[in-house]
Amino acid sequence: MKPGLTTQPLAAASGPSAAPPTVRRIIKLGGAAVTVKSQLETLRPEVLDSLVRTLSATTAAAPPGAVEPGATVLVHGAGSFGHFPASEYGVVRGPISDPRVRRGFTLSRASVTKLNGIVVGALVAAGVPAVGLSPLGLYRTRNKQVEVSGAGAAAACLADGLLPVLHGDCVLDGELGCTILSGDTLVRDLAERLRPEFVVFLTNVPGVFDRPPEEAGARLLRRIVVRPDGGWRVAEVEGGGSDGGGGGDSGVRMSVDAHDATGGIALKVEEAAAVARLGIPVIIAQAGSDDGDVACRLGPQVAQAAAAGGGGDDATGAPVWRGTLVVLEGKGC
Ligand SMILES: Nc1ncnc2c1ncn2[C@@H]1O[C@H](COP(=O)(O)OP(=O)(O)OP(=O)(O)O)[C@@H](O)[C@H]1O
Ligand SMILES: C=C(C)CCOP(=O)(O)O
Repeated sequence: MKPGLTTQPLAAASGPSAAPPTVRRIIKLGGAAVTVKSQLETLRPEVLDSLVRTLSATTAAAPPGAVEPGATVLVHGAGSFGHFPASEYGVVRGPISDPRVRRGFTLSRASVTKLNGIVVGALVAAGVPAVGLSPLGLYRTRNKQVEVSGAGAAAACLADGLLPVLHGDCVLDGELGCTILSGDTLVRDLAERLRPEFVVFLTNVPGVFDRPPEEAGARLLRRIVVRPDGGWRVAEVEGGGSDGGGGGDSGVRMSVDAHDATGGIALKVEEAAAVARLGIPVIIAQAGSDDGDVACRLGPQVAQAAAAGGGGDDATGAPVWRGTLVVLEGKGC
C-alpha cells in the first residue's frame, strides 16, 4: 500500500468468519458502451444484457470437480448518466462550498446512482448476487488521488459471496473540496489492493487504436508492453508490426468528448498501464461482443490464442479474437 493511504481493515469490515477472497477478475463496463454517451440518460440495454449473460455464466456455481470460477468485482462508468452535469458544473475542480458546484455534484450523483440501480437490478433479476457500492461513502481523494480507499468494503462483500458493483462517482476531496473519481481510477485502486488475476476494460470500440478509431486507417493495437518504470510501448499492431512508445511521445493519438468530465480513453490507457505494472494483465475489448465476453471469461489466455492465429481469421477460417492486451515487460502473455 502507498504511504499515507488507508483502507478499512477487512477483518473489521467482514467479521471473523470471512476468509480473504481470491479475486479472479475486475471488470470495468465503460459508460461509452452501456449508454449512448452523447444522449442524456440513454441506456444501451443490449450491452447490459450481454454483460449480465457473461456474469451469470462466470458466477454460476461450478459443477463438482470443476475449477472454482473465482470472485468478480464490477465497476461501471457514467456515460450519459453523469458526465453532462459533471462537466457543465465543473465538479472535477470543486469546491463543494460553491453552490453551483454543489448543485452539479448532486445532479451527477443522482444520475450515476440511477445507472447503478439499473445495472444492479438487471444482475439481480438474472440471479447474480450483485450489490451496489457507491464510492462517495467509501472513498476520499486528495487532489484527485485516492487517499482513503473503499476496497476493504468490496473485499468484505466478496468474502460473503456477494458481487460488488461500484461506479465512477463524485467524491469529497481534501484539497479541492470535491472531484470526480473515474471508474478507470477505481479499477486501478481495487487492483492494487485486491490483486485480481486479470482486469478487463469493456468499452464501445474493440480496443486502443493508433488514432481515434473513426479516422481512416486507424489500426488496433494488439499488445502494449509496460516497462517497470511505467512507460509503455506498442509491441504488436493488427495487420503486423509495432508502433511507438508511450508515457511520453507515443505516436498514439487519442481524443476525448467535450462533455467527458474525466479523461476518456487516455485515462483508461494510463490506469491500464499502472495495473499492468503490478504484473496484473489488462485487456481492453468491446462490450456486447463475443470478444468482450471471452475476455471476461478467459482473461489473457484469449489474446495468446489470437497471437498464435496472427490476426484476421485463423487457419480454420474462424474469426480471431480482437482486443488490446496490456502486460508488464517480460511477463509471457
Ligand atoms: N486512440 C483511440 N483508441 C481507442 N478509442 C479512442 C481513441 N481515441 C479516442 N477514442 C474514443 O474513446 C472512447 C472510449 O473512451 P471512454 O473513456 O469514452 O470510454 P468508457 O470508459 O466506455 O466511458 P466512461 O468514461 O463514460 O465510462 C471511444 O468512443 C473512442 O471513440
Ligand atoms: C461523471 C461521473 C459521475 C463518474 C465518471 O466515471 P467514468 O465514466 O468511469 O469516468
